Amino acid sequence: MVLEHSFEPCDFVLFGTKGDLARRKLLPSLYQLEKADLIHADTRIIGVARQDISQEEYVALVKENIEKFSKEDLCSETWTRFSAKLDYACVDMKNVDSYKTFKTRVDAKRTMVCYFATPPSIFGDICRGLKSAKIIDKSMRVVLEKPIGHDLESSKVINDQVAEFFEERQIYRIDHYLGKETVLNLIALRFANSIFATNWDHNCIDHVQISVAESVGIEGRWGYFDEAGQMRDMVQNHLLQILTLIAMEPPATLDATNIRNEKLKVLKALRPIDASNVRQNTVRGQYVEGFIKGEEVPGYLDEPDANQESTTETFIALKVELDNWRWAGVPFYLRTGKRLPNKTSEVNIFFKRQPHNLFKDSFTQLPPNKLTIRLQPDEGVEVTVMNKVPSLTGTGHMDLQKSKLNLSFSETFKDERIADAYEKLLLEVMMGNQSLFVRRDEVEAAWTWVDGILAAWEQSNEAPEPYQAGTWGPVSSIALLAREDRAWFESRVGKK
Ligand SMILES: NC(=O)C1=CN([C@@H]2O[C@H](COP(=O)(O)OP(=O)(O)OC[C@H]3O[C@@H](n4cnc5c(N)ncnc54)[C@H](OP(=O)(O)O)[C@@H]3O)[C@@H](O)[C@H]2O)C=CC1
Ligand SMILES: O=C1O[C@H](COP(=O)(O)O)[C@@H](O)[C@H](O)[C@H]1O
Repeated sequence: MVLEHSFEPCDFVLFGTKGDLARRKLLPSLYQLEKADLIHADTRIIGVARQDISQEEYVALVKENIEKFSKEDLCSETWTRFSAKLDYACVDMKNVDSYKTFKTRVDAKRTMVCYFATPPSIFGDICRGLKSAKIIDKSMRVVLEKPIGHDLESSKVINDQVAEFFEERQIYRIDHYLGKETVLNLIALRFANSIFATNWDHNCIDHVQISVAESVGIEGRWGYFDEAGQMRDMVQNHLLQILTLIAMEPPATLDATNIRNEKLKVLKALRPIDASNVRQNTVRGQYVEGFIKGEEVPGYLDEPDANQESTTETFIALKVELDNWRWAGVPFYLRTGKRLPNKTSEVNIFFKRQPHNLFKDSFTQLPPNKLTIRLQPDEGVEVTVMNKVPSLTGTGHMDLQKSKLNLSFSETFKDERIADAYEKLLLEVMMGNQSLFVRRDEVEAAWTWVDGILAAWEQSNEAPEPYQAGTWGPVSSIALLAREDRAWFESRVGKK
């Protein structure tokens, strides 16, 4: 593996080390990086939480998490190296005095990377604490978790709080979808292949579908999720980031500024959805009890801690339009939900039909070519083409068949391990490369558009439509496309 950015030792400080995200994702990802020999021998990982536990207790806790959440068995050699890097500091993150003792745990001579795996409401407290203990310097980097705020206004408050202490070049806003191999491959697919580069606009593309389906419900996170809903939890960040990578113009180079500038232009071109067009362009759903892979699951309002009155959406379908030259008249249909039949994320790009059908004997209407980008699982790229069925007949009559050119990542890259998104992003932060992180103006442009929809929903005062768990959402989502003579492509229905 070639590492372009600096690979220097750092003090990696994990605020909220005992939380769900740190335990399930961040610590196992750091361990995997160690296994791949991608953490500098002198780097230290300092977990921070409120509980007063000993160093030994912390190391034992990390080991337990890695054993529980890593996909592979613990490797004793890796663990010996990794555990030697671990340290723990008990800090009451809201209390500035608490940071004085913390200062003695970090080494001022090394780059400090602070990961805020805490609720955003305490990002400002952490910054103030670090400042009061005189720990902040120009080389420091901070990583902020999503969601940044609840709307544009609150995102500005959070960003302002952090900006008081850190420059934008020091701030790494995580959207873990940007660390997914297949999401990154969108850049390679588009800009390294002339067949796509030259056919990627309103002249050739009829419409685009982005589906991010999950079979899980809200996994014991009712309190958080009910405040957020699927719009803030998934669309404002992950789906819009995927959309920007599909729709952006070629950046001049792959550096952070050029990529982010192009993504921002897409976000600014999103046609507003407001009270005047919200009914035509959006569908909201909430799951009721049903079956996922044959197993009965409760409805959203029957989940533990649920408030029976909740009108939070767990499903969204949207028709999105971009007001720019490339995409004029090309709808992007976005769909995401909890408790759908399976976990599948994919992008389907439907090309325009041929202008004239020479094969009426075989197909009254020639199906369009389709490019499917399977983001997860079974990562890969697939092109649907029309092919002649082999036979003795000449041009008098040709039987055609829809066929697939299929690139499966697991078959093509047999010897490569597909790293978890967080592994990639943590490595990028440690190397100081901001390309895969979201800039403040992107977050704000995304919120500006999302806020319009949220306000229109609030104004309409309509409850989300119920859908049975284990189905593809409310029927209105089918109608969203059907009224334009289109249909969702459900390629992987029933796949485990
Ligand atoms: N969990 C997930 O899958 C995802 C989470 N996120 C985001 O990551 C962040 C962390 O989420 P998650 O791990 O689920 O949250 P948890 O509630 O599980 O953990 C939060 C951590 O923050 C600390 N903390 C919370 N409140 C305070 C406080 N007032 N003072 C000091 N410490 C505090 C807790 O410390 P202590 O242990 O001492 O109580 C805990 O370690 C959130 O912003 C969330 O939105 C984003 C994507 C996915
Ligand atoms: O950020 C989030 O993402 C997960 C889905 O991530 P994935 O990598 O498993 O596709 C989602 O379940 C969660 O609600 C949301 O906060």
